[in-house]
Amino acid sequence: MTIAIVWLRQDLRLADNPALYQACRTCEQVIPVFIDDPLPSSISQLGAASRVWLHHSLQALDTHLQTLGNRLILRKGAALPVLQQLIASTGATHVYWNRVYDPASLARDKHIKETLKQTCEVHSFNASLLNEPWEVLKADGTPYKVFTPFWKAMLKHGIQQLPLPMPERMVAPANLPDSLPVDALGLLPTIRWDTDMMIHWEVGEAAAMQKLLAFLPQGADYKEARNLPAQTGTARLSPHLHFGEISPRQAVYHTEHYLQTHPEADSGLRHFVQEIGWREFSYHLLYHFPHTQERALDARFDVFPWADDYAAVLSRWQQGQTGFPIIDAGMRELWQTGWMHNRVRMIVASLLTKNLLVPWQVGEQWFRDTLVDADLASNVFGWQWTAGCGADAAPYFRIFNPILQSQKFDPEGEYIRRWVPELHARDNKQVHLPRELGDGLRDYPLPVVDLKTSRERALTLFKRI
Ligand SMILES: Cc1cc2nc3c(=O)[nH]c(=O)nc-3n(C[C@H](O)[C@H](O)[C@H](O)COP(=O)(O)OP(=O)(O)OC[C@H]3O[C@@H](n4cnc5c(N)ncnc54)[C@H](O)[C@@H]3O)c2cc1C
Repeated sequence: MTIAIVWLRQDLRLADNPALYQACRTCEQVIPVFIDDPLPSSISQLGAASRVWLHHSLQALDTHLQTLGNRLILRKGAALPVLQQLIASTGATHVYWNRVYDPASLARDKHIKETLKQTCEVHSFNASLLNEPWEVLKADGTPYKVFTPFWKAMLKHGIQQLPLPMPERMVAPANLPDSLPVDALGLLPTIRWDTDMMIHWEVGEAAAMQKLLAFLPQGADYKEARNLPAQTGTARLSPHLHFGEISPRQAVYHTEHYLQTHPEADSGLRHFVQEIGWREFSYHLLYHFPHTQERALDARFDVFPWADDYAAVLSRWQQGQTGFPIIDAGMRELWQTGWMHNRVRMIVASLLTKNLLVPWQVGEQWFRDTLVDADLASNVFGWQWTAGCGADAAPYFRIFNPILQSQKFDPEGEYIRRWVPELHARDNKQVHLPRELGDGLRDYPLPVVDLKTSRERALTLFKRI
């Protein structure tokens, strides 16, 4: 009798899941397992919003598995002893998993593979990237640090593959091992702020695919619409991609399929695929430069004189009380929905790191705790890019002006009014502007910083490094 354990992590789906697919093809019985492993400094250290997402995603996966006569086994603890215990109690002959790429998990998984190989067959696969981070390198064998040549090389290497179907059979052993109830993982907060946040989301594999298919018909406008935070101009797939409810391979495949009958959407949807390329790039960078998880890629920033007395301004930024309408709209959107529009992510990150000189790691940590799509590779990359200390980074003199950005990308103030109701009555010109002393608008704060002087101070400091 061959029995496979499929160890699921960031691949919470049944379709296009190579580990699950191969397990079902090779073995007579299959046991899908998720382990809540508190591995330090790894992607397992989820922030509060992501933990909520994970709770619902595990539930959705279990329901899906039950319709196929199987179920998800949940365990808590260090992965190796949990897997060893499961192998011993079930007589499993094979263990399958899809790779995750943060440095701590990679090291753990290497050790687990070497250990388990002594007693059973172990196989790992790529399920969350278009190409492995080590597959696309420069001609001299070194990793890319600039996106455009990286993406050209990716396209040359090939990004289109046929996604795998859902396994046809997934026979569970007669005596499935015990599972913890999902509540026992303690992923939901004790004070239930999550219910309001989750009104904005449908979680799980079916919802992810529906969202992709609903987005494609509006893809022709993506290039312009993706910059307008008041519109639903992007796919909002990031949490689904992060937890592997859908794979980038599926996203690219369905996009290409759609383009065959809708060539007019070519330019918009190629741009969308390229954005998925930025996700690949961030994984490429984290894999080849693992220290960037904590330190800037540009070593000169190790000695940058960041502010150290920033608690008060940080708190105003976190609460969406900076007095800059577009920033406050973004920070409140984040708090209420667990997501923020990409354009606004760049604007709020620029204010924090450049005008307020708060270290990028502090902003990255806040995003990690509050985003449902918090992703170590993409988050670190986004913060270092905006702070000017990462790969292909925004040059030091690019300091986003939140008023000009707001006027350009939210011209009617629709996004601002949605999230900052106290500015509702302002006209389309005034809605972008900070409150001025004596203007009578008591329930909206004065600006947290003077844009002109803080910009000059940042430019002076950045020029010196
Ligand atoms: C400071 C900062 C922090 C960020 N933190 C994260 C994070 O923790 N997790 C995360 O998934 N993205 C992060 N991003 C990237 C980007 O903002 C989100 O991926 C995007 O807003 C998700 O919305 P969407 O799915 O509608 O994107 P779409 O525009 O529909 O793009 C499709 C997919 O492409 C990928 N993508 C798009 N833009 C980027 C990008 N700039 N970098 C990497 N991947 C991208 C995402 O997986 C996204 O779901 C960050 C950006 C910045 C500036």
